[in-house]
Amino acid sequence: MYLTDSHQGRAGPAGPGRHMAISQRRRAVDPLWFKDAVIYETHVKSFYDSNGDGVGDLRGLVEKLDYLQDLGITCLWLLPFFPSPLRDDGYDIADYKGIHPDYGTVDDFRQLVAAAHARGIRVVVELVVNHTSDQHPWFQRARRAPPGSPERAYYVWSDTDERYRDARIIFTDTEKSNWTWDPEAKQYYWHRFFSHQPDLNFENAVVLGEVLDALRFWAEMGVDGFRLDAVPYLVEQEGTSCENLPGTHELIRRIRAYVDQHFPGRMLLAEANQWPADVRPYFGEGDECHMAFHFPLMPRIFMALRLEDVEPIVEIMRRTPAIPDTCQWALFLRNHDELTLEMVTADERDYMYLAYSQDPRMKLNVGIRRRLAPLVDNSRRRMELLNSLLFSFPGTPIVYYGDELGMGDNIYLHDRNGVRTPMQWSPDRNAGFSRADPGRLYSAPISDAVYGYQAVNVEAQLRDPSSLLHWMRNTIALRKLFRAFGRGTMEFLPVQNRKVLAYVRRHDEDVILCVANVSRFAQPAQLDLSHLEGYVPVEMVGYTEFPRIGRQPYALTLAPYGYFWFELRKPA
Ligand SMILES: OC[C@H]1O[C@H](O[C@H]2O[C@H](CO)[C@@H](O)[C@H](O)[C@H]2O)[C@H](O)[C@@H](O)[C@@H]1O
Ligand SMILES: [Ca+2]
Repeated sequence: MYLTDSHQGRAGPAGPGRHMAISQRRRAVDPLWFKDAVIYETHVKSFYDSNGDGVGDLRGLVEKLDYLQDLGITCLWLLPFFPSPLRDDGYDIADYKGIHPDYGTVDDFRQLVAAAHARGIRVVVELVVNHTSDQHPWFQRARRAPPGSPERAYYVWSDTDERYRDARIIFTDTEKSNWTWDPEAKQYYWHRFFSHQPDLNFENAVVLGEVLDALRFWAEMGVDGFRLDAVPYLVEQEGTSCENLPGTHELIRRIRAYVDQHFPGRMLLAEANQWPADVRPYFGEGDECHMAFHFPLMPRIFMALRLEDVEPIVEIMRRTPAIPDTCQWALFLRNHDELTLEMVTADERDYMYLAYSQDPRMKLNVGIRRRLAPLVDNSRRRMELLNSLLFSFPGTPIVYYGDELGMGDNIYLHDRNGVRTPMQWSPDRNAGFSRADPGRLYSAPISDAVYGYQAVNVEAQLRDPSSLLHWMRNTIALRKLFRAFGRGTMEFLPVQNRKVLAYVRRHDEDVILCVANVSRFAQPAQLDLSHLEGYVPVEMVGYTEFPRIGRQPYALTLAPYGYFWFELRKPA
């Protein structure tokens, strides 16, 4: 698929150059930039190794920014790159204001931000403040300080492990309790994740001050946004689940007020793995987070695909409350964690395990640790279909690195490492990721017969005009031509055939009709489009005019796993 002159025409008389000038101007002034963004998630260590030590680094990322610009993404979300013992891949932070030496220096980071901005790419980083590493000097100080002292009060301590018993355990495969005994402190400390990740104590106002200080450090360096990791768990209260508490929302409002006052235009993204009704408060009245992940939608997309029934998708979208105009959902198919099944019912979870984790090694905690391509049996049509939903549903799409190529995973690696292997750049040694001796790599690249780097890599896909990479590039370009995708309303159309999903996206004058077939067989659909009578659907990929919409049901035939995006051209 190539964008035609007609597509370029949408960018205005001067073509794409003018479009870029407009988007760069918007970057400077539009505080809602995140609504039109296409986000790319990657780990610094996994992307490109510039100095041949086997670990990806910031300079390597700078070298590969042209690739990302060419892909069309407009925002980079980086997993934690701070000093850390790396027992949770960097989500165990030992210093909030530094760079892990394996990845480079603060100066390298500054250069990355500048180089990304020069290409119209924004940078979002992690704010992991529910917990620190137990190696953080704050914790080392706290465990030695006497109970009741200011140093001790950075964390949550108890003489018993009986408190907050209604809080669930999140890392069920590793942890038996949210309390761990510290022989040095002679008390238990509270942790919602691994026992080496003690939770910070937000009852202590000094802790919020430290968080704002860290935020300021990175914001002053020019970062455009922060992903608030594990945000529902900031505050504890006896007799509750210790999730989504009013005190947590109060803290987020204070963080937001600080951002609005000192760094307007920077974005806060809530990682709240919760039901839609419980995520809604994270937007507040437009005074908490700008964005929040839509966790429950993601497993339902996979469920609908396997059931060949769109109902799970429609049902969760109906249960999704409206959000303030200044806010936005963050949508994803896969990320660096397991495909979490926390936000499905027990029956749905059983079904998902049955459908998507034939090998018990694929399960982790409450989820399935697999990448997109293997989840859909490497089916190109299914990958395109799921991405078409990702790019056309209301929200901002996030692409997980390597999924634009259909990279595979390695279920024999520990924890979630199987979905965090090196980016596959070429069929050369180490997948073109690093010049190090293979044994020195932080992780071996995928090298199996189907997904191995010899077959799946950037170089090969750039040379092949029908590759998934080219398809992704064109689909991203298409999405960026229509603001309705990022900003529009969504209306589901009733379709008798439950294998077909039809919805209309509208924004100002833009009206888009999307139709998708989640079945492996061709499907007919009769759409009641009478309220759009007179419009002419123009299929976006080929810019092909379809018959004008009349009063009669509009008949379409969809190929197996096929989808259409139509621009509805106004009646003359
Ligand atoms: O910092 C601890 C973890 O925080 C995030 O975790 C989330 O991931 C879990 C699944 O791995 C999920 O079940 C939970 O609801 C989330 O908060 C982060 O994305 C993890 O990588 C990290 O280990
Ligand atoms: Ca390196």
